[in-house]
Amino acid sequence: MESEYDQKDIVVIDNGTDTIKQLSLYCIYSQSTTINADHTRFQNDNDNPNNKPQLLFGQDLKKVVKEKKLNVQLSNPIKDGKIDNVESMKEFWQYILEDGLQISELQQVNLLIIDQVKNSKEYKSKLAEVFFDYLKVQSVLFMNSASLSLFSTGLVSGLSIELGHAVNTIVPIYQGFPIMHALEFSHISGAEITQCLENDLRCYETLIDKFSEEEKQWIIKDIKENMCYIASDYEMQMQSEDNFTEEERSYELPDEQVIQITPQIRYHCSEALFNSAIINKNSSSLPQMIVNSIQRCDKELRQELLANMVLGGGTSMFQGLISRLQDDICQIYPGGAMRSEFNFVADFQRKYSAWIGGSMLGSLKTFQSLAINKQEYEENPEGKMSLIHKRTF
Ligand SMILES: Nc1ncnc2c1ncn2[C@@H]1O[C@H](COP(=O)(O)OP(=O)(O)OP(=O)(O)O)[C@@H](O)[C@H]1O
Repeated sequence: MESEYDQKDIVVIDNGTDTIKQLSLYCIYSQSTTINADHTRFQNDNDNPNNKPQLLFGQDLKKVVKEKKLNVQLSNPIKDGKIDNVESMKEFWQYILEDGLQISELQQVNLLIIDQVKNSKEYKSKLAEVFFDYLKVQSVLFMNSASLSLFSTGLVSGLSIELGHAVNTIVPIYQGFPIMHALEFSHISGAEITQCLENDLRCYETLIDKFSEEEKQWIIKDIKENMCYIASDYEMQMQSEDNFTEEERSYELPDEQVIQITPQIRYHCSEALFNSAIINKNSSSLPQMIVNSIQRCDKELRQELLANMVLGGGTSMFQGLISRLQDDICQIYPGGAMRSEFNFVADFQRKYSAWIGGSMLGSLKTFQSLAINKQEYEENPEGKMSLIHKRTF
């Protein structure tokens, strides 16, 4: 039984707001790829007799955008980590499996779907319908991203701190299971930081605005990801002289014009994680959310959580994040806390932590016992919802 299962295709898909990560573990051609979620567009083709919108993804979409030959309209089916347009998403998954991963027999596919910890069972059962009834895959396992992020580092208990594009999620995990009453959640994440940087770069608008909206967004994200840091002392560093070298402070635009990234630009946008007033929002700071989450757990568990705080997601890649979190948590932790009591686990591949954890789980025999297979899903039409309730993690 176990060896038979090893022959089949297991595909791990992490549906992120910014990036969709997909990995085929046992396909003949083993592949892993990421696709920008916002690269999903409807095409109104005048040569199409019915003028029926057609969906384009990935390379096909890039080609159309590059050639600028068609009337294309941006559509992102994932909002705030949740699919809100199942119709376009189901064709997207089909594209991922058939075109991206080159799988011809979808009936052979076993899916591991990485999901936000707070998405409802009703939502998951809507997705299950698409996987079983439309794509007709063999089995599906829904697994929450927080537990998988932790699992990617070899831990099953600890505090999962996932900082993504649209959402930040902080949740304690005990023996693989999220402690839901201690969940902390915020939308001050990668997208808000990019937006803030875009405003900060207004001083260069004549140089940047000549690019298309697509290129502009790429440039701003590139500056954010490569030149913006988290300040250790924000007030002081915002006032400080620019001690960066000419090379460190210069950013070359695609047309070879150069703009200067001053300390005021470099440190400002990422400070939103620590002070939401920077972007005119009213939300708890990231260190406060971490402390709140730990404090909502049993006293006996708190020490273990503090010693195993696992960072994951793209926004956790900011330079300076860990030492700033350590400083701020020391200051606000009730009753005081020593820096040595905290330990952050920050793998260099943490941008893909949930996806890596999913791939690890998919490689284990355990996957088979946890996944819902098509036969049991179809056996009892009345009990589909309760099956999903029992078997999502
Ligand atoms: N080196 C970096 N420094 C700062 N931010 C980064 C870095 N690399 C990626 N990011 C940001 O991380 C975000 C994408 O992260 P991730 O892929 O974890 O999000 P997602 O899974 O698509 O979204 P979500 O989990 O919110 O639905 C983007 O905003 C991206 O700009």
